[in-house]
Amino acid sequence: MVSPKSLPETLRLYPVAPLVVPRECREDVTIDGYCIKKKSRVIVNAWALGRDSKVWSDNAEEFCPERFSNSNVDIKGFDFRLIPFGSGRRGCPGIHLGLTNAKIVLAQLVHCFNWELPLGMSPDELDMTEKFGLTMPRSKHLLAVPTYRLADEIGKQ
Ligand code: HEM
Repeated sequence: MVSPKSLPETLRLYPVAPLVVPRECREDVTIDGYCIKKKSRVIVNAWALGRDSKVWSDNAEEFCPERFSNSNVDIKGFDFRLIPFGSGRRGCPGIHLGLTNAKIVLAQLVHCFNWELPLGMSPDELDMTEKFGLTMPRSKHLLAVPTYRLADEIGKQ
């Protein structure tokens, strides 16, 4: 079942860019006891933030869209617990185009086709391991079998 909360939950567990663009520190600063020198490069790990059990509780590794019900955490860079589009002046300028595209493509795929996993495989058996890099694709391709469902609808008319 696709719920409106599936999108933030997907981007929490599988941010497209696991590490946001490095930032350079403009002055010496101490944060949480860590001294960061002027000119140091800081890399923020959005993937690790999304799986921190101190933030997301003990079920941080589970896909659970309901965690965003009654929550004001958003994905637009205003809440540092979830930053799949980065944050601040160098945050992603393509956020709205990216989100709109993702929704349109998913909606078309679900609207036009019925989807099944091959050989009676159950969704629990899917290997969701990621491959790390600049972006974070699945390490194994998703194999799913589409059948065109609109043909049935047209036939009924
Ligand atoms: C779901 C889709 C997308 C995701 C998850 C995404 C994610 C990101 C992230 C994490 C950053 C780094 C932000 C930071 O360091 O604070 C970024 C930067 C950027 N993104 Fe996206 N992006 C997406 C779509 C797009 C699209 C559609 C465009 C353009 C049409 C775009 C253009 C850019 C540009 C130009 C930057 C660099 C901004 C800068 O350094 O000032 N992105 N994006």
